[in-house]
Amino acid sequence: MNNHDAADQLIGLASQSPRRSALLDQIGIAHATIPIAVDERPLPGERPEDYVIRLALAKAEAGRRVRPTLPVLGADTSVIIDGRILGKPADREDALHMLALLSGREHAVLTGVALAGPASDHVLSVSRVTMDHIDPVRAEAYWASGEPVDKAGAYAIQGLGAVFVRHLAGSYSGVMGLPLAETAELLAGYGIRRP
Ligand SMILES: Cc1cn([C@H]2C[C@H](O)[C@@H](COP(=O)(O)OP(=O)(O)OP(=O)(O)O)O2)c(=O)[nH]c1=O
Repeated sequence: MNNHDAADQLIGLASQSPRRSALLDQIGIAHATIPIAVDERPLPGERPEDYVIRLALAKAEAGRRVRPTLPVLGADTSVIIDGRILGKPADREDALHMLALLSGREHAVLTGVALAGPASDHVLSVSRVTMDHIDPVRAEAYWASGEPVDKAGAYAIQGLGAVFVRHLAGSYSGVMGLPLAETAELLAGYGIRRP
């Protein structure tokens, strides 16, 4: 496969998440965002690592159908605790319940990343985050900030939610939605290198 300078090879990013686009910008990958929507319900008994990869592939392939000439990236981030998959909260109640579950404990954040092109490939990033105790009054105030609404597990490590994070082992960018070392590796496999 030829090597391309990332600056002159455009890729598609099948995502509505402004964070994923900003993270790709951070490593100098020129991209066109492709808004797609996929069914994010887990299959019965589906393992979390299979779930995030399946969704990442579904997003990348949906994007590739819209822009068939571009290699297209898709990703999915989920918070895992007690074997349960926490996606974005459905409402306030759900968010408060998620924050109570995460309070004072360690959880995993899984991000699957997929690249759909003439051939498809994928990677998995696994991080461990330990949260401080989050009392219900703080959780309520955090919900009122508006930040939890579109974040897996109802918090954002890159935002106000950082005050709850005592320890991270893994990929900060992965917790934010796009693990950059793994994504760069995936793109390099496709001949797209930067820097
Ligand atoms: C845990 C955590 C998640 N998140 C975000 C990353 C993802 O955008 C979101 C999880 O939802 P996803 O379904 O992975 O992504 P999305 O719906 O935002 O975007 P799209 O499917 O269109 O690509 O949670 C943070 O921004 N910070 C965090 O600390």
